[in-house]
Amino acid sequence: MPPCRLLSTAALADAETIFALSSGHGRCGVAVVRTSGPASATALKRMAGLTGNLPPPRTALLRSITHPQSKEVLDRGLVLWFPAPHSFTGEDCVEFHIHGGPAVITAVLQALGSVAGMRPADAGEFTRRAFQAGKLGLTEVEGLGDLIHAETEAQRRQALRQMSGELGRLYQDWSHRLKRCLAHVEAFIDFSEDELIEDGVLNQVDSSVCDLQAEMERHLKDERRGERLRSGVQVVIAGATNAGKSSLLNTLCQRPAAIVSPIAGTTRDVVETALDIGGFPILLSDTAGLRDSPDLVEREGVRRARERVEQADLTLVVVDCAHLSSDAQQAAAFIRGHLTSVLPTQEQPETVFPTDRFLLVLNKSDLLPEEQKQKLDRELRCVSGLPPVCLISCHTNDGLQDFLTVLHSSVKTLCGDPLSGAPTLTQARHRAHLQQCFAALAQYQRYRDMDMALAAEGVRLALTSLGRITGRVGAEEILDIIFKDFCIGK
Ligand SMILES: Nc1nc2c(ncn2[C@@H]2O[C@H](COP(=O)(O)OP(=O)(O)OP(=O)(O)O)[C@@H](O)[C@H]2O)c(=O)[nH]1
Ligand SMILES: [K+]
Ligand SMILES: [Mg+2]
Repeated sequence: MPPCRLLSTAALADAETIFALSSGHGRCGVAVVRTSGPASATALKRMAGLTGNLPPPRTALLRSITHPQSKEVLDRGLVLWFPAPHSFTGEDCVEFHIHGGPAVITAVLQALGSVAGMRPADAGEFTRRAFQAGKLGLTEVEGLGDLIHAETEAQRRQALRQMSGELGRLYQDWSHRLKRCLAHVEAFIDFSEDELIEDGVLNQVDSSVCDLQAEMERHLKDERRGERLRSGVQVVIAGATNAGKSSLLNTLCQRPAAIVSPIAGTTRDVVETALDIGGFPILLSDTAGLRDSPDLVEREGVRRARERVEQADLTLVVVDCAHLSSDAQQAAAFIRGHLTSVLPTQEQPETVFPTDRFLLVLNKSDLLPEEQKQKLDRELRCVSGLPPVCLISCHTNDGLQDFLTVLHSSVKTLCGDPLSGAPTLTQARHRAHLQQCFAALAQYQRYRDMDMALAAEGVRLALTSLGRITGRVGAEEILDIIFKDFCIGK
């Protein structure tokens, strides 16, 4: 299938020239205003007072920047010239690096608007032009968007990897292999009756399809690691009332986000806060203490708490350790009872406890005598079938560092290492198209011995689904949604 999105060079030359502030809004030292399109050269010459040749490409030049009509000097700054096709958008581009005050920025933008053929850019329009010129694939565009929005180290690494095209190349490779399969299947349909085609051709297609399916299955079975890293790991704090759940949330986010009080049933609404745990993004939620209550409002709080636990990637079960027996076996039995009360209702108590999705936080260790604390810590670690156990005190911060280390390692496992191994799926959109692709390959296998035309259609569908991920095939709405996520000037 031809890359239908690529505009011809002629179409690009007719395009309007766009301009926008590309750096952040608000007062700053330097602001960057960017243009893209055929009128860029005129704007540069007239506003930077260049009468002869254009400056050498990609070289900063210090100039007075003037209004093209009134000739008033607006600022003094750097100008850079990026002639087509060696620019971000593939078109002629200019950058003005000016002082970041709002009045300077407004004056330069107004001056650009007075140049014939120039208009303000829409959100994401620079990136869209780069995509249409074939400079970036859709997965790279999404990587760029994620990079701009990345809040933690690990998110930045994953986005950079996707932007540099690794995920796109993986899908391109699959696409090439599918195209070859389709060519063989079509040749078989057209020529097999004339016996012009060698026997083994369909067997080759069979084995290619099997290989592809296996690779896609592995790629899909990533436990949503990439998507989780992109959007944040859902971590929920749950447990009985007064265990110190809200105290734990406040300790972790280092501000009094949730109300703490000695009254059982203080928290009702879910209190959320975003945190960066060693480079990984988490969304931490404090919930109502789990107990039966006649109070209507508290009951709703408990229902919401259980709902959150069901949706959580990781649950921190908080237990007040003053309630634990000094006998490790009895303490373990008490904790098990607690864990089952937190577990989502549909999971049976007899089933093996999913320890990888839970961490046990024994809070208020300051209330235990040192000796008893150490004994409990030592002995509980030896009890099998419990999630990782951390003894902490939200009052003295005792054990907090160790707990953070355990939390970090759990979150890291949930997100995977963004730099090692095969590139991961980062968006539900990719997953949906890949699942369609996978199902279409099954159609090939189903009809392969019955109806070659239907089998070929399966391969064709698989190719289309892959093309939707990379943007080679696509509905305009998908593109609109993706580019709207960008701000103006990107
Ligand atoms: N001694 C001691 N008291 C603590 C500790 N952490 C919390 N508390 C106290 O325990 C009480 C309950 O704390 P909260 O954080 O409100 O407990 P919670 O689990 O959120 O309670 P609910 O929202 O009512 O379910 C408060 O009086 C806290 O000051 C701790 O580490 N040591
Ligand atoms: K409380
Ligand atoms: Mg609370």
